[in-house]
Amino acid sequence: MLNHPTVERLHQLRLPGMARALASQAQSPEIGQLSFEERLGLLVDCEAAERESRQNTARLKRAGLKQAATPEDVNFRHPRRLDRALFARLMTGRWVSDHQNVLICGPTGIGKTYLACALANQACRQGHSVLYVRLTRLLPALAIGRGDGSYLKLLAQLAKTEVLVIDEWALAPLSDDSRRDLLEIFDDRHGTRSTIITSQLQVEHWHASIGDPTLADAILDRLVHQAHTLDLDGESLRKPEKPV
Ligand SMILES: Nc1ncnc2c1ncn2[C@@H]1O[C@H](COP(=O)(O)OP(=O)(O)OP(=O)(O)O)[C@@H](O)[C@H]1O
Repeated sequence: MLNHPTVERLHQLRLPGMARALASQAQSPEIGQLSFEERLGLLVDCEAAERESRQNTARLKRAGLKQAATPEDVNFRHPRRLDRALFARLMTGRWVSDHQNVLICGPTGIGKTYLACALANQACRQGHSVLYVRLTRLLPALAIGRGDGSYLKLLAQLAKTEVLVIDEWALAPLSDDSRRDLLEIFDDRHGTRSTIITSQLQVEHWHASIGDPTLADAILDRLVHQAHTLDLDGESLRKPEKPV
């Protein structure tokens, strides 16, 4: 690495991408063929790319995704009725800028969480804030929040998150408080934020699973009308245990 005063100065100014690019330019014999503007442009591009990558890493860490799933690794070979055209459209990120939702339904092990995490990963790359939660953990956290004073803070955190992933929807019956919490969450998000939901139940059964018809109407009205649905079916992707 070149020990040049300018390289050190760039590090002091917290411009490590430019510092690294300058050091590498200094070792490249062909660099003299480029104009000053071209060389400066390369340094700035390198700094911008490094910052973007650091910010993406931080966004991914804050998102707390359950699986390190990437769009590139999504399995299209396994027969599970995955709508490839819809998935490709979702990858553009338009659904996030249009504040729409994605509902992923299908039997256990079909890859719902993986697909949700791959979409969330893509949203992080596109610069959006993301948070992954399991409904079975979120609802108790809100119930505790009522007692310890963190309820409104938690609701505010959910409301400001651009893409909220709610895994394991409709896995257990809901209490009346939980139904009201869900209405709060979706009322905050409706028309301004996007949500990804995964569930073993198909969307047509969600109304009954919520329990209270009036609250179910209100919750689903805010959730399903602006939504893309990936309805999966097939064998589990979990590998069967080998007999010993
Ligand atoms: N594209 C993929 N590439 C590699 N592994 C995958 C892929 N999709 C799913 N898997 C793996 O298959 C298993 C089941 O996937 P996942 O947990 O996403 O299913 P699920 O439908 O959410 O299941 P459940 O309803 O039981 O939570 C996991 O171990 C996951 O890592």
